[in-house]
Amino acid sequence: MRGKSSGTEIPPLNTTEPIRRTALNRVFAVVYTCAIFALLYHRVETLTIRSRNPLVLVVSFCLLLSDVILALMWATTQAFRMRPIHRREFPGNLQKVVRPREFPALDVFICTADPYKEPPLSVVNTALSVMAYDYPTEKLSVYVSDDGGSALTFFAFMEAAKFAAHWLPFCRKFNLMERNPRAYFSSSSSTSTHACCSEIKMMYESMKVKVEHVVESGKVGDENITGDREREAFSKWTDDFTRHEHPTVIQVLLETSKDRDITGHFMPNLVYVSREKSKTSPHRFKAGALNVLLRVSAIMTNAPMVLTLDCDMSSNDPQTPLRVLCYISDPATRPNLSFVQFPQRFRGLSKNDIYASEFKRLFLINFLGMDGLKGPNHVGTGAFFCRRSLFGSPSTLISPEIPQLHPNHVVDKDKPIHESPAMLSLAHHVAGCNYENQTKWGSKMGIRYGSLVEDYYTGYLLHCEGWRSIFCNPDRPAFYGDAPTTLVDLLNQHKRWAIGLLEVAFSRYCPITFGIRTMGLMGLAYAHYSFWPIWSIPIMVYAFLPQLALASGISIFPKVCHH
Ligand SMILES: O=c1ccn([C@@H]2O[C@H](COP(=O)(O)OP(=O)(O)O[C@H]3O[C@H](CO)[C@@H](O)[C@H](O)[C@H]3O)[C@@H](O)[C@H]2O)c(=O)[nH]1
Ligand SMILES: [Mn+2]
Repeated sequence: MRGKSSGTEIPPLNTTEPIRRTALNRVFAVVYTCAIFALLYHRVETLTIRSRNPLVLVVSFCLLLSDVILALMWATTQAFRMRPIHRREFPGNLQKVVRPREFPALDVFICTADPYKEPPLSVVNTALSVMAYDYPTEKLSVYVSDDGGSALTFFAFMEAAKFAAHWLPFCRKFNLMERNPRAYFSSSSSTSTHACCSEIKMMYESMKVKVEHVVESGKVGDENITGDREREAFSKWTDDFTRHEHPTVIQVLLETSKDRDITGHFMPNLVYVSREKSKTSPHRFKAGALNVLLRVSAIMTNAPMVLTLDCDMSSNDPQTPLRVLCYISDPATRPNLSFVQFPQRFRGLSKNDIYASEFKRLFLINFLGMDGLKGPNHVGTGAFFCRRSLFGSPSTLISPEIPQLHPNHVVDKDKPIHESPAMLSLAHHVAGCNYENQTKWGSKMGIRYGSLVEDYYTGYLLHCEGWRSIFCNPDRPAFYGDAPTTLVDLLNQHKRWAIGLLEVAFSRYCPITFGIRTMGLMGLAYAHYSFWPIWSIPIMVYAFLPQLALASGISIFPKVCHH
């Protein structure tokens, strides 16, 4: 095949291939630039020379402004067109290069924030889909952050931990591709072959009924609690426990060193975390939640690889971590690698989706272009991070306040979490709402604060620091998520994004100035996003102005006789 292999080893783990016809694109860009200048010249001319009528002046000014914005946005898109590349990875070759024993450990972070907007059963399905990854189980830990601080979500996970003991061996035995139980049972493959399928389906249904019943009734009744351990866990939810004001809750639901599935095989770690909340301290939304998980996981497992997932985004391919290893274990792609980003794909979008919720340009097309520069931006979910990259630039490591949080700190595996009260109490301490005061968390370390789109902002600052990222887009989508389904949800989401992006555009790290100065074309690509909300200006102008101008007899296009 064309393209160069990026490893010295034989066989290759991944290849990179520039997309053809990029040269044509560049020629086109030059021609188009000339056309844009001609248009702007015409607008300025109309504004300064031709008109004395104030109405014409206003119209011409609006058009000039719109065209300048459109020209700016077009110029920024050129960053995506200059060096697009395609990558492929070969997980089949991995075992010839690295032994499974040497695979790095993986911590998965799943964020949820509200049991009514994000049904606990869906969150549980997401968690089960990654717990069933084709990856050495003893190296896998799943951390769930519950910003809703909800006993309902916790109950769902308690049930999920029991169900997992059956589900994981079932996936392994039949080598399922679809390891999200809900997706599996609603697909046709579940109805056919496997004899024990109906048994496991019944277990799933019974878990589903229990969880949904508890969510509907709004509380976990006594009848749902079995045993003292569970009672003790729920005792944290006292009467003055609210989602905005409560102590930290950390519960280790499954532990590799002691829990086994029904076939006697290891289980991955499963840890429920609801960080401390107080009305008087800022909670920083998802960025705050992720930083807490970074610290809690550092104390318990400190895996060098971290996957961040939104609760609605579940795994669709159990081999995904192996694809990531194809980049992380390759000496050619490993240096300065901060994260491997998978595109966001959505389940169940109709072909006629009028809201364009697929975001093809955002998640697929532009990513190819950025991958040829310093790599795709981070989109909050479906990204495998190297933990080290969240602690300072490639050349200067920033040491956290306590040694246990250091990315190189080795956790004592001989001492299981349940036998180590010191470890648990330290984990509670670092999940406290005042823990970050006077530290570098959110400014130089971890996920960065300062924008509502923490994912975009963090990825941007990492690239500025000198890290790079990689776009991985296998044929079988690695993750599937849910897109907003109502217009109100969609508008709210876009409003949030617009505010967050403008926060970056008008910060001192503005991509047009700081970004382009530090990383050239890549800064231009980031500018395209941070200024994305100003598209609304030309769209409004062109939606209304031509009609108004026509109605008042003003001509907005040049007459042929003028030239
Ligand atoms: O205080 C909060 C608020 C949100 N979340 C979680 O953050 C995720 C994303 O929130 P959502 O409301 O679904 O936002 P979207 O706009 O759909 O998400 C996109 O945009 C976000 C902001 O840029 C990114 O964080 C997401 O990864 C990206 O999918 C969800 O899992 C939430 O549970 C929290 O953990 N704590
Ligand atoms: Mn979402």
